[in-house]
Amino acid sequence: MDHAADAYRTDLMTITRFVLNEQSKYPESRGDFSILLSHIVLGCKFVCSAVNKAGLAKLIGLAGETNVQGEEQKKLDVLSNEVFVKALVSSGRTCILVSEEDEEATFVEHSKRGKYCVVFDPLDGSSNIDCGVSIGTIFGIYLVKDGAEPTVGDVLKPGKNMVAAGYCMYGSSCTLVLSSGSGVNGFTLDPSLGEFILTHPDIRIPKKGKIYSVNEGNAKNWDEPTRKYVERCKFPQDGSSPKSLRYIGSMVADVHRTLLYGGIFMYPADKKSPNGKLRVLYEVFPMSFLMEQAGGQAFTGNIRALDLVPTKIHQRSPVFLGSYDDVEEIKALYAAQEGKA
Ligand SMILES: O=P(O)(O)OC[C@H]1O[C@](O)(COP(=O)(O)O)[C@@H](O)[C@@H]1O
Ligand SMILES: [Mg+2]
Ligand SMILES: [Mg+2]
Repeated sequence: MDHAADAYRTDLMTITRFVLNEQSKYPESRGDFSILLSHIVLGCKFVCSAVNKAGLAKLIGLAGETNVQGEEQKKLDVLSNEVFVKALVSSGRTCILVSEEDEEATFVEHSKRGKYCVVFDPLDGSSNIDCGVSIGTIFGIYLVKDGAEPTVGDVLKPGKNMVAAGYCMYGSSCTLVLSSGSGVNGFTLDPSLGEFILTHPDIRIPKKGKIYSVNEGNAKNWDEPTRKYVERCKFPQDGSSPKSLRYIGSMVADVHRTLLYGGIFMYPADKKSPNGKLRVLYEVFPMSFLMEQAGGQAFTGNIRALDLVPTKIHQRSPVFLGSYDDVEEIKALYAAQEGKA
């Protein structure tokens, strides 16, 4: 199909057109959210092109710095972070930025300030960069009350307070998945047009799935409910077929597959990492927001993930997210352990 010809097809739903349609439902809107999103989209396009030519452009390997998590930063971690910080500040719609790669929150200077806080993981799946396996960018958006002086307290809020969340996966195709609180939609980048086109309208995750996704290398340190659940996935007692194991090691890619195919993605706590590995603000919350909007759910091993109230910007939390019925099963095992059943 010749996409160039498609450019003249008036019904082509680009992400810009989609967002402006959404905006038109709110006559009082000044378009701030649409402008912010257009800058996030620009950042994703830029990072997508850098990822595609990483090997050619010597963007493979370490940057020589260590981030606040104690992780050695990859060149693409640093570049993606710079791209998104610049794009978000230049939107003129943000006041606080929290990035996985920056120790402190960034307060945007007054003259360029807006009313949104953006929490983001500029490049997720860093361990997969150098081998060309799917990686991504994750973001969440909070709104600061009009006229209020923004403080870090404006992002240390439950995930359910976010007004939007999304991720962009840099894989065999570049896919941006987004929710602003009324369902989840997926857009694929058409490289010939340079436009994200609506390809996955109103994504609904299957109620139950056939896939479980977890790093089994940590199994010996897991707690009882996690061990029992994974055992059940492999050796079901109810006559159903065993689930298949799929684990890419990039949260964006593992969650994208889970959203489309169903099943469960887990990064549980274990003896070595009592709070798991994934960060609440820019990994757990955005993905949990999308999961719930698509009809799934997200659980920490204790509470609904979006009810969590973080106290630190780089706080970690265990997470179990995916198909409603699959997460219900692990919730029951934790409740049983709590003696609540
Ligand atoms: O190698 P592990 O312990 O399974 O961890 C993989 C997880 O770590 C991450 O790579 C952490 O994210 P970053 O790459 O953004 O630091 C997730 O994408 C992924 O789900
Ligand atoms: Mg990450
Ligand atoms: Mg990262």
